[in-house]
This record gives sequence, C-alpha cells and structure tokens, in this order.
Amino acid sequence: MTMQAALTARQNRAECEQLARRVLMIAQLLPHVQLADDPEAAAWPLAGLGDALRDAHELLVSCQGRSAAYQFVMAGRTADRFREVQGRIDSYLILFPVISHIGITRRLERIYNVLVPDGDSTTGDEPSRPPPPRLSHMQESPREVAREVEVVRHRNQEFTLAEIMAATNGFAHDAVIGYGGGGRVYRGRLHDGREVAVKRVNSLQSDNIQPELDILSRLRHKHIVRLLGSCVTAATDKRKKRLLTTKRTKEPEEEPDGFIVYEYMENGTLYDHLHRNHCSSTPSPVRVCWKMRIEVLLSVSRAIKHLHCHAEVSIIHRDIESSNILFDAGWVPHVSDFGSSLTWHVASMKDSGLECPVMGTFGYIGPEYCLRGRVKPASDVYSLGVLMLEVLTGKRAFLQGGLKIKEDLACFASPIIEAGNIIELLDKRLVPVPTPLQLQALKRVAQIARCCVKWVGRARPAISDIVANLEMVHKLVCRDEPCLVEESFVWPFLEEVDEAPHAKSVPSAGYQPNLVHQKQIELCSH
Ligand SMILES: Nc1ncnc2c1ncn2[C@@H]1O[C@H](COP(=O)(O)OP(=O)(O)OP(=O)(O)O)[C@@H](O)[C@H]1O
Repeated sequence: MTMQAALTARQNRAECEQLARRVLMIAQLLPHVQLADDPEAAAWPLAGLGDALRDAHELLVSCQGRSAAYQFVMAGRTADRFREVQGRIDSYLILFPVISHIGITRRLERIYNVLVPDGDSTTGDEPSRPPPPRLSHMQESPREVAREVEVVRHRNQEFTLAEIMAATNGFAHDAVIGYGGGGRVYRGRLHDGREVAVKRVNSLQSDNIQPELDILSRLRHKHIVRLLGSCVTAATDKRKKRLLTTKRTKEPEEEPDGFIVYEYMENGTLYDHLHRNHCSSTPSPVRVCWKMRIEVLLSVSRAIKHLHCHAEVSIIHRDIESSNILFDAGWVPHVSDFGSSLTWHVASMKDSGLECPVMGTFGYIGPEYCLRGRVKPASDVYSLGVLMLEVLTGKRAFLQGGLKIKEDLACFASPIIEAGNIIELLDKRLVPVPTPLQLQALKRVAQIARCCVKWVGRARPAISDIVANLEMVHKLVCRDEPCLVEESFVWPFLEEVDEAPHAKSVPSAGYQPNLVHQKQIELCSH
C-alpha cells in the first residue's frame, strides 16, 4: 500500500519515494527476523512499527491531489511530518541487526543446551555459573533442533598408521599406560602437540571398534572421555578372510587392526587412586578428601544421565566401574570404555530389558543382567550403586579370597547401611574423619547407593533422581553451616522397600554365596 501511495503521490515525490524505500526494506527484513527466532521475543522491540507504517501510509496518501495553495501553506508542516515518520522508521531499521544477533545467539545456546545439558558445569570448586537461557522446545520442531545438532556434530579424525606409529614412538614399551580386554593402551603425542591415549585393538577384537566409535562420536560431555579419532588398517578385511578360510594351525599373528585415539587422561583411574598404593609424595586427592569423592560420584552420575536421557540415542554403558573412571590433568573425572555400550530406543524398549550376552565387570553387574541376560538402564544404575559403595568404603567391588570371589560389595554393605552403621562402613585409611556435616552427606550417599543396588531393577531410582539427590549431597558438603534445604528435601526413593535377597545376609560373616556370586564365578571360570 505504501509503495502504491508513493507512486501516485504528486507532491513531495522525492520524500515519498524515500519513505517507500525504507518501508520496502522493513518488508524484506521482517520475515527473516520472525523466522530466525521466537516471534514473541522479536515482536516486543518492534511493537510501535505497525503504527509508524500506518502513519507513513497516511502521509503518502495525503500527498496525493492537493491544490497548489494547500501545498504552499502546509509545506513546512509536511516536511516536519516526513522527517518525523522517516526518523521513526529508521529507528526500527537500526534494531534489525540487533534482533538478528539475539536470534543467532539463542540458536547457538539451544545447540549448546542439547550437546552439554544443564547441571553439567558445576563440580569441584569451580564457581557455578548461571544456566544459559533456554528456549522452549515448543518454539521449534525437534527435527530442526536435530538438524542443528547434526551440523555441529563432532567429526572424528581418521589417522594413518604412520601418524599412530609416530605418536606412540613405534608402540614403544615405555609408552604403554594400560591393558584392557581389547588390547594395550599407549600414551602418545600427535604432530600438533596434543597428548593422546591410543587403544590398540587386536584383530580378534576389531569388530568391537566400530560400535565404540559410533557411540563415542555422538557424545560430547564434560565427564565423558573424548574421542579424537581412529585408524582402521587395511589388514582388517584380509585378516578376516584368512581367519575364515585357512585352517588354523597356529595362533593368529599379533598384527593389529584398529586404533582408537582418545584425549589423554593424565591422572589415571579411580580404581588406582582407591586401591593402589602410590609412591608419590603428594597423596591422591581422591584418597584424602571426602568432598572430592562425592564430586566424582556426582560427575559420573551426570555422565550416565547424559547417556540415558540426553544423548541423541539413549545409551547403556554396561561397564561402569572404577577402572573406567579416568581423571584428566585438572582432576575432572571422565567415564571411559564404551566398548561394551549399546544403544536403545525408548519406544521399542521392553520393561524386561534387552536380551544380550553378559558383559561388564564382576561385582558391578546387576542381577537381572547377570542371571537372565537382560540389560536395561537400571543395570547401569546398579553398577553406579556399587561404585558409590566402593568410593565410600575404599573396598573393591568384589572381595576375593584366593581364586574365589568371596562376596560382593553390594551384599556386604547393604545390611550395614540398613542398620544405620555408616561409620562402620566408611574408608578408614588416609581419608580424614568426616566432619558432622560430611557424615550427614556420606550417610545420604550410602542410602542412595543402597537404593541403586536393589535386587529388582524396577525398584532402583532413575538416574535423574540420583543426580538430583547427589546435587543436594554436594551442596551439603560445600556448606559451612547446617543445610536447611536438606530438611525439606524429599528423598522419595529412599523409603521404598526391597525384596533383595542380599538385604537379608549377615554383614561380613565369611563367604555368603548367593545367586549372583555363583553366576559371576561361573562366568569368571567360563
Ligand atoms: N584416555 C585415556 N587416558 C589415559 N589412560 C587411559 C585412557 N584410556 C584408557 N587408559 C588406560 O588404559 C586402561 C585400559 O583401557 P580400557 O579400559 O579402555 O581398555 P579396554 O580394552 O576397553 O578394557 P576393558 O577390558 O575394561 O574393556 C585403563 O584402565 C587406563 O589405565
């Protein structure tokens, strides 16, 4: 309408056309601003724009077909009105880049929120920062959000064998930092100076590489070890063929097939800090600080929550245990070893879990998985519960007597927790005697752990409840004065009863065989 009015105006044509051009600019910019962001948020700075456009249109119409006398008398006033309306429209034009900037920032925040969900930023003594403003998911379809995630998805580098060899100094003996079921792990340095850990997976295990790469490449979380890349050598296919076609008269050669490159975790595993004696003059902070131990548990729970609830496809780790918790140079704990992990789709998930071969580490495997081969997210919760008990007691997940597994930690600790003898349970080695407030917090951790190791998967808490409760515990240890929140905080799952057979066993009275032990021993000997 404005353009049309400007064309037919006979008086003040130059001003009319200038005004029309500005209105046209607004018309072109407006749809972009509304699409780019929340229409409501975009609308409020532009609230007066409609009025300004209406005034512009009226002004242009008023310039049509007036007499020469009218023009002469009104010239000064008309010029003032043009200036005023033009000025108002200009002020809205200036706003467009700002609104567009806000729109872009919000998009980036949304992507960040998807990749690094809230609650993942505060552990340890780090100052807590306010969570980034969130947009409601109602504002954009999940498909659009997924597309954004896809765009920024971490791409893993493919390394050549020569690069891997150079980084590990030709797989030097002194570069070996760990041994796992899959193969050796080497410390290395890439040509760009980054320190890395290289897992060398031998030929018979090489089928396990791809699932681990698929899962890890989807994940970016402060407490999950980061995948940097991989190298699958050409030997893989040839070797497989050879293994299939040749009669095996000798053991297959030791030639490796694949390598996974992770960011390097300088400060070793939680297992080492809890169970190995360090010769270093400075004692491990995990050994000497209760607050640190609680922070480790909170971080691990947050990582599991990310796997179960926030990752693009939900993931069951299947091997949560202390030697799979690694500390980086800043002592930030990271969950590692996704070689046994599997993805699952909530919609297709049966209540009874997924049937699959039993994998994991003795002492940490949930009964439903160990006995019936059915895994579900609650199986990770069981392992996390055992990890909590390990951190509280400083004892290994299974107590070994000679070659036999004597008892598992869940079985040992459950009756003690139920009897309320928390002090009896706590690690008494290097760790200082807890303050009353710490004791209150540790008691809570013990109760959460007890709920996590319930016999029936259904009775265990969801990982989000565990994180919420550990966050309260963390607040408690960080406070100097008694915590008021703690009084009013609800611990819903702590009240539930459990029919767990191990709840009835006698604390530490020698070998207390139960079905899980027997099955674990069976699996172990197998
Ligand atoms: N990113 C890393 N940084 C430093 N050390 C690491 C790293 N990854 C693994 N290690 C070391 O290597 C050891 C074995 O690694 P990992 O558990 O991933 O191997 P695996 O073959 O998958 O073992 P598992 O038998 O537990 O499945 C770890 O216990 C740790 O000591």
